[in-house]
Amino acid sequence: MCLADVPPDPERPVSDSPAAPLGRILAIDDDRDLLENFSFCLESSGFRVHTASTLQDGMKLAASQPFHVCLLDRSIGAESGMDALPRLRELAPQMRVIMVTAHSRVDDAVRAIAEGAADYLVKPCSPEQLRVAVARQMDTQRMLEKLERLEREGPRERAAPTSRNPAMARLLTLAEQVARTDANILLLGESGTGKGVLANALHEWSPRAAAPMATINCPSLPAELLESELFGHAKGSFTGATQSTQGRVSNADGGTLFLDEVGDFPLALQPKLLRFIQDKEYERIGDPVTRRADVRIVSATNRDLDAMVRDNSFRLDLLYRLNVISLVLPPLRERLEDLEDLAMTFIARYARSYHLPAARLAPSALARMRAYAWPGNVRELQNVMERAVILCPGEEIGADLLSLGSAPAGAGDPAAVLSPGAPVTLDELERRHIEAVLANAETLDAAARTLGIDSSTLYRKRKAYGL
Ligand SMILES: Nc1ncnc2c1ncn2[C@@H]1O[C@H](COP(=O)(O)OP(=O)(O)OP(=O)(O)O)[C@@H](O)[C@H]1O
Repeated sequence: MCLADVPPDPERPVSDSPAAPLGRILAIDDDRDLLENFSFCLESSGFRVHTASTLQDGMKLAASQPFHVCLLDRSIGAESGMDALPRLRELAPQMRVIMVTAHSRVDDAVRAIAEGAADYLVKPCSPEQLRVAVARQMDTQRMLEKLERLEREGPRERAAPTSRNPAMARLLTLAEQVARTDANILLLGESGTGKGVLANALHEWSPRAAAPMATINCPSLPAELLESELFGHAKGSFTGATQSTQGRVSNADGGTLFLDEVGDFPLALQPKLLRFIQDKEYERIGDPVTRRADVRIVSATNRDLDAMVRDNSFRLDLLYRLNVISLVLPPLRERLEDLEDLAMTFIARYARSYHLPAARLAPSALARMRAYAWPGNVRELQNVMERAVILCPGEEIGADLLSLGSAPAGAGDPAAVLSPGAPVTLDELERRHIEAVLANAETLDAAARTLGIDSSTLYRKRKAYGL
């Protein structure tokens, strides 16, 4: 049976209904019956299909919404789909175009591929041929997105977190349960407790796992760049905008957007984020076209958002939208049952990456670790283990190799470490100075001002030093 013979189903649910479709498809063809049949066939396989019966409408849709795959008729009325291909590719470079034609001419196929089509489908085609062609492009599309994401974000913790601590284990069970819904989730907890790791796990556990996850570290970007990073910009919309960009919300369509350190999200930009969360609509900078993207928002912060609402630096309506479910990660000192497993994970990881033997932890080292408060939480443990692996001369990591808390070996008085000429590296001096300023400052902004650096630089340095 070919697609033209498939009867449209009057009981079929209206398109646009599934929350997280397998992929978004745009079909452009002047044959309305064929469009109906394409939609029926693909929507019953879990795709969301938008159709256009003129080239102009198709272009408008491609410019305003992200699609994974486009089925483009070779001739649409008097217009040529083939001639429109380069413009369509320019409008939506990430979209994979399958050229559909009634003529099985090899030279047409060659031209379509040369113009940037990803594949070629000859009408009449069977539902199976259509599904296979679309599924193949979806696979390629996902793989490219994944590669791009890995390149952009670098390596990150991928294993799902587990815990021997009853409170943390309960939290992970709850997280797995809410991951299956589309509710926005706010992760709270001290710095380094694993909010980023849990955000990744929430995405992986969700029905959106096949789609991308995009991460924005809110304080790492100046306010002006944050808007462009989130929503994209048009070419020429500001100095230096030599290319148009589609922004992370579009990259994450169908998936998850992780707003890390959301407490640092600029107040001036909060209404735009709120509107996007409520209506799923946004505009790129310098481009009036209203676009849509379907993302689930996970955000994280170690700041007291209620206090920020009280002093008017965070919007209450935005907090309500982000905080449909909140999960509070306990500090490491309250889940010491996990200390040994985490330490062994890090030892194995760094032994692998430095090509060193994976040493055991001496009982004395473990006892010392259990007696320590871990103010930097899992991140601090990770840094301590990395150093211990590098310095370990034998098969066992002793307590002497643990650089816990204050001064490095040989330097007793913290003030001495900070004084010019002390026998420490510049990095160590900087780390300790930032640590001391942070301990005395009321806010991160105040600390940044004291240090004479901007908050995004302070954010990067805190991450790098595990503070
Ligand atoms: N369960 C875990 N297993 C392995 N590594 C972990 C785990 N939890 C946290 N880590 C590691 O600890 C470090 C800190 O974790 P993460 O960045 O997720 O914390 P965070 O709470 O988001 O910190 P911040 O608030 O500073 O952004 C990361 O390098 C992460 O890989």
